[in-house]
Amino acid sequence: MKIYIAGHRGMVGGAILRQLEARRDRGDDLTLITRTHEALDLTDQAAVRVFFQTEKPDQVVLAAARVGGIHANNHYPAQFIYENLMIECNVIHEAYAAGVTKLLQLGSSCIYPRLAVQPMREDALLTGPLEPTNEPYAIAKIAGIKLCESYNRQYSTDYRSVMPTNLYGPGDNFHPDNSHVLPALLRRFHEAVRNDNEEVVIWGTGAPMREFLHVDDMAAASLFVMELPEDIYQRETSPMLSHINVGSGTDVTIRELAELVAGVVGFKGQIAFDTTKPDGAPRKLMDVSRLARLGWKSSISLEDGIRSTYDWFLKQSEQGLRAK
Ligand SMILES: NC(=O)C1=CN([C@@H]2O[C@H](COP(=O)(O)OP(=O)(O)OC[C@H]3O[C@@H](n4cnc5c(N)ncnc54)[C@H](OP(=O)(O)O)[C@@H]3O)[C@@H](O)[C@H]2O)C=CC1
Ligand SMILES: C[C@H]1O[C@H](OP(=O)(O)OP(=O)(O)OC[C@H]2O[C@@H](n3cnc4c(=O)[nH]c(N)nc43)[C@H](O)[C@@H]2O)[C@@H](O)[C@@H](O)C1=O
Repeated sequence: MKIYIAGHRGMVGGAILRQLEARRDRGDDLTLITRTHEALDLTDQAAVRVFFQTEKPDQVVLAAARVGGIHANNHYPAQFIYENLMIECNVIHEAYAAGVTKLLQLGSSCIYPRLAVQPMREDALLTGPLEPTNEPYAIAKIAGIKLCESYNRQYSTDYRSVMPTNLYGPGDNFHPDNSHVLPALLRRFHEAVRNDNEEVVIWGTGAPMREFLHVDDMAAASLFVMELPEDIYQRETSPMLSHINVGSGTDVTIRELAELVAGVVGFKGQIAFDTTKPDGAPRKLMDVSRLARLGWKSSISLEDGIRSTYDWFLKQSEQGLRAK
């Protein structure tokens, strides 16, 4: 079985690759294909066509995307919508043209309306206005779901979509401005302790709620969904509502998250809130009962996950491999 993992150097792609390599090393008949962004720009249709016609993988995991937190989404909307649409169109179409039988693509919890009933069920999709801070990215992700569904309907492909909640873990992006909240706070509290600062400023009011899932859980859920027999997958989905939410099923306020991260890092100072920064969606807890009925639940708790991610971050810093 030849599997192409697009985005293998990213946080999720890396976790999926590690789990597939472990299976291969245990004797599974797996050939794993990867390409760096530099070697294959997935927004380049001609290059993607040549790649698929040459490699002809059996299956594809699409974990490559332009990804970022609320600040990045709010400041680079053209790149978020253009690059993600192009990546999805090129990979999904060229996979079909090369005869790829099965594909799994990763969407996002931000596809749901800003004020969707919580927890958000898969059928809340397209029932209301999106969160403005990430609407371009959300539109691209919704298009990804509809691309898979349309190719399945017209060409009888088996292309599946999972919708991750906010993810974190080794390989995350820790950029001070463009990262997501959890890695951003890990880095900020770490630097505050190292510099003996007495205050750490958090963006927004601290009132929004977020659900978090460790990337190793996400990778396991991705492979679980990908390997479901088609009749089982179709039992819980329908041709035009085919995506599956993936989350931990619990959420915390940003203030509670900050207090949790401060505790793990050992920060004893004050936490302040910069309300000139956007809060984004007030809450986006996903209903994960569809995936639970199929037989998968998360296993890494938020506190354990933050601790292990911080350990990884410290090792990277000690080796001078500043986490990106
Ligand atoms: N992180 C999160 O909280 C969440 C992530 N997701 C989704 O999960 C998936 C993976 O996200 P995550 O691992 O966090 O993101 P990362 O940014 O860590 O990884 C994305 C990968 O895609 C690659 N990439 C980006 N653009 C291109 C391109 N044009 N051509 C080739 N490769 C490209 C990047 O390479 P390089 O860095 O070299 O440019 C990187 O390796 C994405 O679809 C994302 O939307 C969904 C919900 C939450
Ligand atoms: C996964 C999801 O991620 C994005 O949505 P988001 O969850 O709103 O993104 P976020 O993690 O950046 O913020 C979560 C909350 O946290 C607050 N917050 C506090 N202090 C920091 C801070 O220092 N950095 C960041 N980034 N946020 C902070 C921030 O103000 C907000 O209230 C989508 O763009 C899209 O990419 C997507 O799909």
